[in-house]
This record gives sequence, structure tokens and C-alpha cells, in this order.
Amino acid sequence: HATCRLPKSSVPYISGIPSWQSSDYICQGPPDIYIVEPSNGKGLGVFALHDLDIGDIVMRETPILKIDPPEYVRGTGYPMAQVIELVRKEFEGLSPDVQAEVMSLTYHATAVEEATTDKLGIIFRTNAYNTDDQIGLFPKIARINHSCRPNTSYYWSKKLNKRVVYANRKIKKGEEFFVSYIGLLSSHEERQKRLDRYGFKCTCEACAAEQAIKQASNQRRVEISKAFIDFEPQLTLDVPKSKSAKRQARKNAQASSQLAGLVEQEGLADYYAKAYRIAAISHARIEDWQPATIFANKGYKLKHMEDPESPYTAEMYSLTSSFIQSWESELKNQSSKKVSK
Ligand SMILES: C[S@@+](CC[C@H](N)C(=O)[O-])C[C@H]1O[C@@H](n2cnc3c(N)ncnc32)[C@H](O)[C@@H]1O
Repeated sequence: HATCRLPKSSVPYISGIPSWQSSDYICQGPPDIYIVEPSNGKGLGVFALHDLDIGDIVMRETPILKIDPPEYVRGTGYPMAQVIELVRKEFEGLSPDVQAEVMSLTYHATAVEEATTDKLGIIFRTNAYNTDDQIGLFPKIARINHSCRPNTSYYWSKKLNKRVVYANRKIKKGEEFFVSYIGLLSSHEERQKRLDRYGFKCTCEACAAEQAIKQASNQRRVEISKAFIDFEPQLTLDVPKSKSAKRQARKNAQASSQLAGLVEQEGLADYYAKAYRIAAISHARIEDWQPATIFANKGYKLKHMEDPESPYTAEMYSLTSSFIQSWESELKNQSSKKVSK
């Protein structure tokens, strides 16, 4: 979408000879997508400079510093002392400019940590994101604030060596971009506990809603989380044989459609594809090919938008095409039965 134009004062052609030098030619390249500005009560934030569609890229960024994480300890996370040592080693190898960029990032520390812990370590804790198997600092992405119903999603592209942030719904010019720093399938109180280490009370639209709405949202999130776990053992394409297993599978298919509806109602775009996959497989198990195909195709479209080359995209592609074939033969059978009647 480059906007290329001649400088205003130039007269483009005189007798077919351009009167301007090629260096006058202005080609701005693609319009900027975001601007970093103060965000009310949240320090700096990142805002849209124009309207974005679902799937539009907001940022793609290579980590300026990354570490192989030490072993994760359940309950307490990565051992901070070891993380700091690893980060410090990488930091020493950076140019002074890049070091300054790292040190300019925001951080949150308790009074005790402020007195005892290396500031670089706390900056890393406040701003770092996982790649596939490492943890990295992405100074531009680090300016994006948190929401429990974010309008952007992200993934790590191994091929590009970049973290990619994209719009997960339509975004209007001037809106702030938000990502989620935590898993979102828990109540407001649980989420706030996990956000405490970032040092803010979340006032996103889900957390700031009035009590009754927040209560309903809490319930939906807990229900979605439970359903994801409950569905896990049933995610095979084996068609149940016994009558009772078939009856159960029909109930499950119904519940899977409700699950997809619940995730959509809660507006948790990061979980749509997972819910569609469950609904697709659950309907395939009762050989209800129309909804199975539609759900698989929805999941495929989302995965493709995120990363066309990921194994998840390939899986959803193969499910969609196999369910379409089954649906087609079902339709053919139905019409040949009609003809023979
Ligand atoms: C990764 S940084 C985000 C960018 C940061 N606002 C800045 O000025 O650089 C995380 C910090 O931003 C602030 N923050 C992020 N999301 C917020 C929110 N929803 N409400 C208030 N503060 C938030 C907190 O201070 C948090 O520790």
C-alpha cells in the first residue's frame, strides 16, 4: 500500500521530460500502523493509527535479547536468581544503544525487590515473552498493555524468528491495542492475583464491568476451562459403537456447540480455534458432517490467518477436507435413495 507521490511544488512533465529528480520522489512505504503514547493510568500504550481488519498484523519483532530458561518450578515459576544471571550475560554482549533501550522499559518491583534485586532482572520479568523454547525481550511489543478481553493475539514464528501480534477483531483508528499477559480462563479474582506481579489493578472492560455482568463472565470462563479439560479424552475420530456410547456422543456434540457459543459470547478470540476444533471432532464422531465441516473450516480459517505453515493449520485443513468428503457422500447417498424411491 505504498503511498508514492511527487513533491507538491513540482511540475511533473515538460514536453515529456520529467522536471524533477528521482530523489524528489516521495515514497512513504506502508502507512504506520501504531503509535506509542501515554495511556490513561497505564504508563505508555500502543494505539492504532488507522482501522484494522481481523488478521491484520500490528507488529512483527525479533527479540533483542533471549535466554534458555532454567527449569520451571510449579507454583513459584522460574528461579529468579538464575534468570538474572542468564539475562545479565546476554545483556553484556549488547551494544550501548540496545542496552539503553532495554533499560528504558518499564518495570514493577516490590519495595524489598527494589532494594535487593537487579533492576535488569525485574525489567525482564515485567516485559519478557516466551518463544517456543526460550524467553525473549521484544521492546516494541513490550509497550502493549494488558486486557482480559484483548483485541490482539500473538504467536511465535520460528521461521521468521519473530513474535507476531495481529488484530483478532476489527479495530478502529485511535483504539489502544491490548494483549493478554496471562491465561484468561479463570475468574476476575484469580486473574488479578496473577497480574499482581505486574503491579496494576486491571480495569479492562471485563474487569471493570458491573457486578452482575462480571459474575456472568466469571462463570462463563470457569465453565469454558472445565469443558476444555472434560473434552480432552474425547478428541478422537473413532465413531462410538455401543448404543450408550452413541447417546453420550450425541450429548457431547450438543455440548460442544454450546461451548463454541460460550467462547464467542465471552469474546475470547484466543480460544475460538480450540473450541471450533472440539466442536468439529465431536460432530464427526456422530457423523453429523455438516456442522463438523463448518466448525472445522472456521478453525482452519483462524489457524491459517495466524500462521499458514503451522502444524495446527495443517491439521485443521486435513479435518476440513476429510469432513467435506464425508458430507458430500452423505448428500449423494441421500439423493440416490430419493431417486430409487
Ligand atoms: C509490558 S509493560 C506494558 C507497557 C507499559 N505501560 C509501559 O509504559 O512501558 C507492563 C506494565 O504496564 C502497565 N500495565 C499494563 N497493562 C495495564 C493495565 N491494563 N492497567 C494498568 N497498567 C497496565 C503495568 O505497569 C505493567 O507492569
